[in-house]
Formats: sequence, structure tokens, C-alpha cells
Amino acid sequence: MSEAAGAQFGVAGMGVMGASLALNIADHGFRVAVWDRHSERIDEMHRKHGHPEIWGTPSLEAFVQRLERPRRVLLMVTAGAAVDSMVERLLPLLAEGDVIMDAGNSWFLDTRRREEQCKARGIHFLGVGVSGGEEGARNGPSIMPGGAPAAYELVRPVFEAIAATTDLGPCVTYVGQDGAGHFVKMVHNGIEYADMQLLAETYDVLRRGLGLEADALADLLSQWDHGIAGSFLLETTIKVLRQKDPETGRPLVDLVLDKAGQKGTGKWTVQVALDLAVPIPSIAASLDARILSSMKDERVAAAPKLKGPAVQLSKDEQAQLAAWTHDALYAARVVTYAQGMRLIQAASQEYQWNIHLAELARIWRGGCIIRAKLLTPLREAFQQQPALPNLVVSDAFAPVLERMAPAWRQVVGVATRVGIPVPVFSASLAYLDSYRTAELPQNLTQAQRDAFGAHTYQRKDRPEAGFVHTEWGK
Ligand SMILES: NC(=O)C1=CN([C@@H]2O[C@H](COP(=O)(O)OP(=O)(O)OC[C@H]3O[C@@H](n4cnc5c(N)ncnc54)[C@H](OP(=O)(O)O)[C@@H]3O)[C@@H](O)[C@H]2O)C=CC1
Ligand SMILES: O=C(CO)[C@H](O)[C@H](O)COP(=O)(O)O
Repeated sequence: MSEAAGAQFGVAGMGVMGASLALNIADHGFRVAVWDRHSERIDEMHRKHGHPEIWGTPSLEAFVQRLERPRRVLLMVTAGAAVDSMVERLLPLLAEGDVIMDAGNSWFLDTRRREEQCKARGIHFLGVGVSGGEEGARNGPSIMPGGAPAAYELVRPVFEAIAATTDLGPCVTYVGQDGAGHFVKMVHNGIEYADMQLLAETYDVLRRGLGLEADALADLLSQWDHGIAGSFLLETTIKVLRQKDPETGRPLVDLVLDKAGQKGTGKWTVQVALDLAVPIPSIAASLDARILSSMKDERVAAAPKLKGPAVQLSKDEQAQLAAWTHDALYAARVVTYAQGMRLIQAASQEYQWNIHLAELARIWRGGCIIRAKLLTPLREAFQQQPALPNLVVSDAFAPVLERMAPAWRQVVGVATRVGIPVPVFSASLAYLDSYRTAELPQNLTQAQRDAFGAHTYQRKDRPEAGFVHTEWGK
């Protein structure tokens, strides 16, 4: 880059995502200034990927000075205190009309607070969800920006240039005010957790139920990937199952310790869903499954004490289990997306974000981790009925769920009978069964509450009476 020209975009934080995004932006013809608190990070990035349109800067002051006005600064640093520290450091260096973008996985209420903090100084603040991992950031992520529309307009050309593209355009859309973008990215990750757990349960049912080894499983899942169950996470699963350990020649997945980690977005999704009173049992079950998996020592100690059932599958069950599991995977996945969309709908109402669910489905069709074929009918469902109360009752999905439910029940039944845990398959099925049940047993719950705590209840036969109390047992 010529010394005289200003940089059109700044990226602070040259970690996995920041370096990839900077390269992506430069590839699209924008001059990019980069900064990291450790200058070796910049040197390493130049050494590995040297790019004429990327300019490393030795200090935050130099970084800001190299930027054209209005300055556009994208933070790609660890979520939490690091973002606050960067905002504190940048505010005195920036001028009115400049834009800070936080593209990490930040908590949406922090984003609301930071936007207010910046607004008081005349600086725009955008909370930008980015999905696609390192590869997506480098070659085309899905981008979920939230904040003031005027601020979004200042960065829109760059985001539209670097985002993944599908037949429906670049995978970026203005999501809504303040924390809307980060909220949507958080729920995206919640859905990601549930879908990953469904794939883990699929793997377990097929390997323990049918005795399939990694290669045979990969072959089977490859067939599924060509059909309606196709998705990025399914492709990732196939890739993982095919990988061999160079030292032993064994499938590498068989050597990976069964303890799943997490960085917090799944937990936040469940916490905020409880606050908004939106049931998301599939996502909650996937979070619990990760936590239970991390209790490895306890599980190992419990295994010899708590023997499961010694039951064999019948020949008929063995013949049909793969086909049943395919349908169970698709149907349960629909239910997890339905829960995520419902949560976004509730937050959109609560915070007046006016989020367009069909647009989210459009930008999730490419670039992001939860991209899946089912997003095409899902988008159409919300296009036809933007206020659809729940995806499971849409014309597109209700008949499919009805058709696939018998196979899904078989999978949950067989797995339960032989003792294979299927928390998300079963939580999703219970959600669907609850949602379609006009008369739930919570009449008993209400009666119990009134019986021990005088919490009152309503009568079916006399709704006009309002809340009443009974002296139960008297
Ligand atoms: N990895 C992924 O697949 C995805 C990650 N994200 C989110 O993107 C963000 C970055 O993730 P990722 O790139 O993977 O993480 P990395 O750990 O690779 O990079 C983190 C970056 O933050 C910098 N940093 C940390 N603390 C501070 C601080 N106090 N002040 C200034 N800079 C600091 C680090 O600098 P240094 O290394 O020099 O210490 C580094 O440049 C996170 O919020 C993450 O959740 C979003 C989508 C996908
Ligand atoms: O944001 C991402 C993808 O979109 C992260 O890669 C993913 O969420 C990692 O989360 P966790 O470490 O909790 O599994």
C-alpha cells in the first residue's frame, strides 16, 4: 500500500478470525490497516500470507491514524473484558462519525451498553455476528450486523463484498438495532450446539446399534448429505469420520477424548431463553450433554456400577435403524431450528428489533456453521407467514414432521431400550408432542400448587370466575 493512501478499513486482533477477515477484506480490493497487542502476531501474519493491501501498524495510535475518515475499525478480540478495554482505548483516538464494530461472540447486553457508551462520544458502535470459522472468515462468512442503520450503511459495501454468496445474494443483512446482531449470532450458536449433538447421537445410535465403523458411517452419511438432510455440519461429520491417525492408522475420531468444551454462547442462549420464557429444550439438552460429557472421571467410575440393559436389536430393527435415524435427524433438526427462531422472534418483540426471520434464513444458507438444505423451505415458510407462531405448524414442515415422526419414535424407543442416550432426539420429540397436545397434564400441576401453597387456579368450565382457590382435602 502506498504511504500516501489511507486505509479504508481497520482490523484489530490478529487471532484466528481477525487475520482471516483482514485477508478476505484485502482480497476484495480494500486497503486494510491491522493491529494486534503483540506485534509478533502481525509479523507472523505477513510472513504466512503477505498481502500488498494489508498494512501492519506498530501502535494503536498509528493504526487509527492510517485510517480514512470516517474510520471503520473492526475488533476481532476475545469477547468480554478485551472488548471493553479496546473500546476504552479507541474512544479517545477516534472522532465523531467513526465506527467501531465488535465482530466477536459478545453478550448482546454488553453490546447495548457499549453502543450507548460510544454514542455519548458521537461514535457509532455495531455488534456484528460472524459465522463460518477460520475458513469462512477467510473465504466468505455469514455476517449478522446490529446497531444504527446509518452506521451499517458506512460498512455495508465491505460486508457485502466479503460475505459468502448464494443464489439469493451476499450472506449479510441488517439485523436490527443495538444488540440484535449479537443476539442472533448467539442463537445461531445455540442451534449449532443442538445440531452437533443430534449428529453425535446419530453416530452413537448407528455405531452401537448397528456396529458400524467410522468409514461405513461416513459412507452412509454421504448418501444422506445428497438429500434433504444435507448440511455443513453433516459434511464436517463425514470429514471427521474419514480422517485417519497417521501414527496408528486408526480413525482419528476413535482416539479423541469424549469431553466436549464450550465457550459460552450455548449457555447464554439457554439463560436468555429462560428469561424470555421461551422453551428451547433441544438446545438446553445439547448443553447438558456437553457438560455431562466433561464429567469423564465420574462417568468412568459409574460405568461398572450402573449396568445398562442387556438387550439386542431385532433383525427388523437392525434392517430399519439407518432409515429411521435419517428421518429422526431431519425432523429433530427442524424442531431445533423452530425453537431458535421462536426465541429470536420473542427477543425481537421484547427489544423492538423488528427482525425478519426469512432474511436470517437467507443469510444462514451460506457461509455459516449451521447452513443446511432445510433453510430453503424454512425461509419460504417465514416469507409466506412472517408471524408464524412456530415453524412446526408451517405448511412446509407440519406434514414432513407428521410423516417422519413414526421413524423418530422408533429411534428414541430403540435407543432407550438398549440404553444409548439420545437427549436431543428425545427432548425434541417431547417438545413436538407437548406443542401438539391440546390438553397437557399441567391441570394437575396447578391443582398441586393451589393445594400446598394457595397459588389459585382457573376452571375450564367457568373461565369467567378467574383465579379461584380450593381448600383441597377438606
Ligand atoms: N474461532 C472461531 O471459529 C470463531 C470465533 N468467533 C469469535 O471471534 C472472537 C475472536 O476469536 P478467535 O479469533 O477465534 O480468537 P483468538 O484467540 O485466535 O484471537 C483472539 C484475539 O484477541 C486478542 N486479545 C485478547 N485479549 C485482548 C486484550 N485484552 N486486548 C487486545 N486484544 C486482545 C488476541 O491478541 P493476542 O493473541 O496478541 O494476545 C487475539 O488477537 C471471539 O469472540 C470468538 O468467540 C466468532 C466466530 C467463529
Ligand atoms: O461462533 C462460532 C461458530 O459460529 C464458534 O466456532 C463456535 O461457537 C464455538 O463455540 P463453542 O466453543 O462454544 O463450541
